[in-house]
Amino acid sequence: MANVRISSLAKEFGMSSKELLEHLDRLMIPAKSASSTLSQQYVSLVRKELAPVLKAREAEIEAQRRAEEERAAAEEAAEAAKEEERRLAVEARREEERRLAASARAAEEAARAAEAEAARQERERKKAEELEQKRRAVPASDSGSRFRSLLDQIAQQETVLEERKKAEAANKQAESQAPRGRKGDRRGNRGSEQERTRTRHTSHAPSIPAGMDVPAPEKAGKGRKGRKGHDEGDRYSRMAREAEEYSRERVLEEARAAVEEASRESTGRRKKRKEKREREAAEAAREQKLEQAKAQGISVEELDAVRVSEGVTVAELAEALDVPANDIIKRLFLLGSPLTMTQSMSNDLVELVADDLGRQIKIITPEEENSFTFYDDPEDLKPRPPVVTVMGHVDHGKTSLLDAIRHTGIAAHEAGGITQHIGASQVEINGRQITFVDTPGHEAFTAMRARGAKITDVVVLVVAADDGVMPQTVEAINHSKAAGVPIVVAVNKCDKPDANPDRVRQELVEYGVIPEEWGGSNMFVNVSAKTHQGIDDLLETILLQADVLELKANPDTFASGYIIEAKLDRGRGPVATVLVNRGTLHVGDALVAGTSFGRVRAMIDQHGEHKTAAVPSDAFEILGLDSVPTAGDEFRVFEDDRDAKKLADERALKARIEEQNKVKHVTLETLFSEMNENELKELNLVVKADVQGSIEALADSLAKMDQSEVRINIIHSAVGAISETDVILAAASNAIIVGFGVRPQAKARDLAERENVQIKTYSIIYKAIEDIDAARIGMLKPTEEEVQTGVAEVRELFRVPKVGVVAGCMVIEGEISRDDQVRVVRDGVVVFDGKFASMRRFKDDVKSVRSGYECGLGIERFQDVHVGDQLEAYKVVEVARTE
Ligand SMILES: Nc1nc2c(ncn2[C@@H]2O[C@H](COP(=O)(O)OP(=O)(O)OP(=O)(O)O)[C@@H](O)[C@H]2O)c(=O)[nH]1
Repeated sequence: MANVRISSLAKEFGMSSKELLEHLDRLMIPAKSASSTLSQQYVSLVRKELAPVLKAREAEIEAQRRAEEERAAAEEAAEAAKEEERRLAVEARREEERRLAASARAAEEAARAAEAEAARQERERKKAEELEQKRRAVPASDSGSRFRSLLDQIAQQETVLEERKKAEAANKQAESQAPRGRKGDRRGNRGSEQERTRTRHTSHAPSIPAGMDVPAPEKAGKGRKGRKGHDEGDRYSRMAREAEEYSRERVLEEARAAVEEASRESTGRRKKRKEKREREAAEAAREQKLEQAKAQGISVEELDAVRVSEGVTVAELAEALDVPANDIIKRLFLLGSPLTMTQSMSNDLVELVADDLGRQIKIITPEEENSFTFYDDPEDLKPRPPVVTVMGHVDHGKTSLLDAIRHTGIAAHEAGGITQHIGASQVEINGRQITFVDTPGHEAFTAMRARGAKITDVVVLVVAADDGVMPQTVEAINHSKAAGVPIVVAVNKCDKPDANPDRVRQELVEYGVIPEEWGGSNMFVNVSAKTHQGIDDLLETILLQADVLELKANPDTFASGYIIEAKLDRGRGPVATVLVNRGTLHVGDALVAGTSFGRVRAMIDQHGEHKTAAVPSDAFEILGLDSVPTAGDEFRVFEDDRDAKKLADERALKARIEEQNKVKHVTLETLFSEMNENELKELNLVVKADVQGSIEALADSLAKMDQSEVRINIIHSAVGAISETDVILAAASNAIIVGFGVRPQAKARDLAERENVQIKTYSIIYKAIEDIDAARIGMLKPTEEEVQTGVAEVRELFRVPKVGVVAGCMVIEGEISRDDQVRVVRDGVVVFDGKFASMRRFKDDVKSVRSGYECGLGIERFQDVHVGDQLEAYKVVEVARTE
């Protein structure tokens, strides 16, 4: 049987070649490198010896998976319980509303009936009055008394007619509703003869019941003449009474029938009521879902979708969708991407397969996975102060404005208090609070936003009145608009003689930032951070803007929010500034932020005062975490600290596994082994240079190189700094980025680190060619590597006699040391590479300066420093080859 290569065996075991080599060393099996081979005997021995290790690894992954499942189940159960509680509350509220509405309706009906009764009585009273008047108008003679009696008769007739009309109506109703048999019963034994007689007599008034023997009105007149000795008036009133009684009976009968009918229907009604309740519950659930979806900024369908993590394996997807894994494998095969159970799937493939199965799927990014979703009943929400970020072009006065604002706040708050930098500051104006996120500039804002942190309610856009709209002003506008955050414009430096606030307004209109006074929606305030003119006005405007937003949060729950700054303090351990956006944070609370966990040991505000509780929109420093979280991480308090610890551990484990599983792109150092192991036949390069000539020179030299074993492709080349797009391209095509006289932008560097893309920068073509050639033939000895230690930004220049130019700098990244080498970078292009001549803080020489501190830096044999230049400090260190 053939020998097996170490790298192949390592792959089979799911470990790196290096790890396997270590095991072999332990087992005293001879093997030099990843490309060495082992005989079958050795392979069998290794399999046997490593069996426990492999098993343990499998068990670890299985345990992690189970823990994940348990956690999900527990969360689901808690969520379901909460949902049930909410549903019951909604139902109870609705029931109460219905009850109130019913009693209101009943009261209204009673009022209407009372009104109708009053109107009827009024009508009768008037009629009686009229009659009385007529009676009085007739002279008291014989003929007069005859008239009066006639009038009485007419009145009686009118009453009878009215009663008969009523009876008729009742009769008709009764006939159409009451069962025939009952009609007969009621009439008793009077017999059909009487009925026939009545029918004959009252052909035009059929409703008068039998036994009443009522003639038609005209006949009544004749009858009265014909039947002497009868008191006609009495007869009519008796008839009327009887008619009334009769109609009352009818109504009662109807009511009884209705009750009977109702009791027969009651079972059906109960069923209907149940159905109605179910309908209402479904409706309430839908409403709640809608609210939840709205709160998360997604559609209801997305809320219902099956959720899977990015990079899900075939087996995991099958489980999540509850379909046989074979079904997915088959579909993948048909899609031209055959994968095995344990291989992870790209987002596109996951979506395609889910679509194919007719299922909605939501792929959860790592950021989303680490974020929590909460739902608050609108009734629990209470107003909270606004959280504000200050943005604007460099030097337009962001820092000065924040200082001026802080000064105002302190003056009003506690005179003489010294503010410390905790990443945020709270000021009070007219008894109301505003929280400012201290880190000025859009970088912090966008970095947080990229991590999904939604911390800012209002952006204060600082524009210098003497400078107008500049590139970073536009960027700030675009970022604010993308985040949907309203902009309040602070037109700064209005104290300057050449200040032109109106021009700023006009220029901003072009970018859709239109002053309210011109019919737009943005509030503008003219200020001077120097003289403090307009600062109060600005704060009041921010509060006005906040009022429009109606900012609310639920303070009566466990706290959650975001980390806005974090550092490791030598004396105090990990220190994080948290911004609470929901609930109340207390000293002693157990919380998780990213992969950090801890109990809040102390809470300190910007004045160094210890606090015991932080409510929504408060920003305090907290101590007690076990590690330093990342700015932008979401934090959450847990009722049980074991849950918090468990979640933090799970996240840490997951992060470690992800780190291990990260795709490693080719580097010049690994090129040779990759060529051997993976039959890599091409080396892709992205080339960026300060001048076109460098690119051409490199292309020429590469073309002359022996490419029989490996083809070298320049897949993209351009003049300019190394950008994020270059890194994305390199990551996608497994390329190395080569830069001549140019440096990567900060974001590009971060991305390259995350994506494991190698960036090699050179100042001479010859060195690059040498490296590539050496890598190609496997000779590259990466004994030296550059490590960036820090970056300082030049803010001011001083000319010091005999010393030369000293750059007044702010260290914006890392920590720079006096012994470091330094590169002067202007707009992404390296203009000088050399050493520091001096490093001072105030009047003292110092050995190093950390991020966030100012210093004066001199550069050996270089005087042409400009304001805005970046000084990149670096060390050259020896690095051992990994393969
Ligand atoms: N006359 C005048 N100068 C101001 C005013 N506000 C700021 N400045 C000056 O403008 C310069 C830049 O101010 P900063 O507050 O550092 O500006 P920034 O926007 O924070 O600058 P970066 O942090 O570099 O982006 C400083 O020299 C300030 O003294 C103002 O209202 N009037």
